[in-house]
Amino acid sequence: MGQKRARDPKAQVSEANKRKKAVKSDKASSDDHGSLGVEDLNWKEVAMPDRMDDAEGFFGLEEIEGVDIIKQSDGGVHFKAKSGKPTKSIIKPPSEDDGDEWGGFSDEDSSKKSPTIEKAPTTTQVKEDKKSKKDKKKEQNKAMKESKEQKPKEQKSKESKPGQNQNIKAGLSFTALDDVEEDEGVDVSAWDGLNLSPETFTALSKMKFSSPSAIQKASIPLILDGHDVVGKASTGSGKTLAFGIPIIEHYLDKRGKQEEQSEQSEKNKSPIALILSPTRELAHQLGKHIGELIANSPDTNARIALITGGMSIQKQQRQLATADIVIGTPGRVWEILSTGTGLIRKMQKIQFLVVDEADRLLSEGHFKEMEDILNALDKHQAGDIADMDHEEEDEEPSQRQTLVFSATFHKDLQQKLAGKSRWASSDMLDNKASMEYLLKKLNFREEKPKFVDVNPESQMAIGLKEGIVECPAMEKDLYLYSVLLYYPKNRTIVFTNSISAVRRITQLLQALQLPVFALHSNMAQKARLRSIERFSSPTANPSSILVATDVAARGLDIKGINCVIHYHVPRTADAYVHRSGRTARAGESGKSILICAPEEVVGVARLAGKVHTKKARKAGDPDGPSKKIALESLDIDRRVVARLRPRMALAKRITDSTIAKEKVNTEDNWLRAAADDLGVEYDSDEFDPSKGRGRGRGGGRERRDKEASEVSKTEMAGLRAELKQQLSQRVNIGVSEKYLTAGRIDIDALLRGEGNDAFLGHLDPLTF
Ligand SMILES: Nc1ncnc2c1ncn2[C@@H]1O[C@H](COP(=O)(O)OP(=O)(O)OP(=O)(O)O)[C@@H](O)[C@H]1O
Repeated sequence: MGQKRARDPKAQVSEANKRKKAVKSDKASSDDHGSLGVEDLNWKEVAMPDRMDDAEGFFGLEEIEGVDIIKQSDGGVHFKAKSGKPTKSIIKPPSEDDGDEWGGFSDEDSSKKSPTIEKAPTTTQVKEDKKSKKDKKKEQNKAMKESKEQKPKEQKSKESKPGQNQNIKAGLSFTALDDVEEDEGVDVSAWDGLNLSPETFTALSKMKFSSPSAIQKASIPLILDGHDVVGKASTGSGKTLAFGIPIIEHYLDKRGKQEEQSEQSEKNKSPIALILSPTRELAHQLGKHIGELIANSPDTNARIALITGGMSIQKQQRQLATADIVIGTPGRVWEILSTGTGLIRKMQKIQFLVVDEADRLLSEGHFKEMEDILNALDKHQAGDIADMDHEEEDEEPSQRQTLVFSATFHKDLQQKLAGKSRWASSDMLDNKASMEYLLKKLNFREEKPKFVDVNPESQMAIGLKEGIVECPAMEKDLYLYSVLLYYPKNRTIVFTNSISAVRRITQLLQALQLPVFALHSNMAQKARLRSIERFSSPTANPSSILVATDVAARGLDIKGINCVIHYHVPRTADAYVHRSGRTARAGESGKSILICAPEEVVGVARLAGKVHTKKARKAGDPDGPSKKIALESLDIDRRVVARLRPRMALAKRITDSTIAKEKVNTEDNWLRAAADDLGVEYDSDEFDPSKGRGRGRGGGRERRDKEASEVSKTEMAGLRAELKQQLSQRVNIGVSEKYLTAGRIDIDALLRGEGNDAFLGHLDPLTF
């Protein structure tokens, strides 16, 4: 007969905690006498009786066999194995929270869980284990799908608890259930009806995406149904997952089928998707975003290969060989595909071709590489360099789906993609015809792709406010600095139209002790990524500033950007939309501010008119011509500008001088090297471009550069010291000592660091 004890699940946690100390001392003595404490034993649950009348307060009993009871002098009891040596069926296996939970493991379980006594499995066992795991998973998935389909909505909402994923709770995927409890996922029932897998539900829950965005809701079912899709939705509205989720769904589906047949060897593996992006940063971000979906999706190991310039080609080739999803910029993708290692052949099997930021990829700059890639994807075309010798093999024509996404499409492109305008015959030489030619090359599987436009009314994000600051052309730096000080603790991107402006403004703001990073296409790739990482890190200074060219205008998704400043007026309306779209993402709010000189006003008005055309028409006469909506004019307090002028003058002198010195040094080095090559003596005065010139174009600038470069070290040190001193003080905007003593200033609030701590005195915020 086994020894028995009472078990009360309700009280077990506190009871177990109380017992922990006693058990510890039991354990110490058991070592000495070969006896065991109550907690050391592997108690087994006794089956519940059908009737509980005689249970008298016990919720259940546990028993143990093969032990003798040893009574202690203090009235307590110990146990001892009958056989003398405790067997593993008697000893409780170690558990992670030993003492808090009554395990009740069987012998078999305990042998599996304890690594010390685990037996090496035989080959047959491994195979069987794998098989049963697969079967179990298949059953789980099937059951979950069925349950999802059958479960009525009311029942789901009844069962839901805040902070829990109803779909997952309702289903039978135990892995998913565990994950949700650990990660406190959100309720994702709003995704019902999109026919997603349990894995994706789990991932969405963990990523806390409680409902699909409009573009996701509209596109995902179409893509899952096998259609080509052209998707248009405002910046930051979740386009990445609109195509990312169906790709992962396809991966899961394909993996299921492969498991049923035979394991596909890594070597023969071919990617399911090629995602093309216009910039390296965007490609990396797409990889990160889809990577997060994969990482949060249980048992999903889809591999992503990032194929962008500036990184090792060899590494990328290796990654590509085993990739499920390839994400890259057209230049590097083509460079690798054309290396002749059979990659084109693999790529021809992709199920999805995604053209992200399509209006950019299908226009100037990327034409040649896009053409090469598209040619290569379709069999027996020029560019199929590596696979010419396989041409005789007859393969199925490509069945890939083409997915084209952007926030902006030129009217012409949009109409053509939507199939509303006929494709022109190909005259490939002019730009417009090139675009049409490329569109043909996209080779949609359907005659008319499904066109999804979820924001026909406005291109701008809903939470975006747009303002304009007018200032003299020569004072843009001063006004930029003022706007930045108006919005402390705002993560801001400042866009310029040139690389040299990025360099200069970055140095200028650095001199003014602001936390600033630069981003432009002439930077080494690692430096580019480092700038973005530092700027976007959650631990970064909340006032961080990124000064960038339009290389950062598209797609970059950085959390918490509150403000976008256009230092230069963007060259196109689309650029304005994309730049401004770096803020007010995923339903958040944000500001876009144009700094505009008087001579730029006409261009800005035209730009605003283009961007807001539909809104303007709707607001006024729906059939009439579009009225141009002026952006809200922001009044910067003139006192602020006046007070900041001296420090800006100092910062400018320091910056100009540093840049001029760098330039002179670079030119000097170049000329010295050239002189060496020619075998002539180098005399810097003789080569000085400013000597004997100065009247023609650029002469004035050269003279200024020269003067700036001649600021001595001592002068520079003096300028820096003066600037430092000025920056150490708050900018006083009209507070006199009289006010301070007369109680007009809330000193306590000041000391608490409330309000805008760059200024001393009251500052009306720029409300718009
Ligand atoms: N269903 C969702 N619920 C909440 N947030 C989401 C959802 N889907 C995506 N997001 C988040 O929204 C942000 C913007 O997504 P994404 O980068 O895909 O936008 P986009 O439409 O491609 O923007 P852009 O046009 O600027 O490239 C991301 O941070 C993403 O994590």
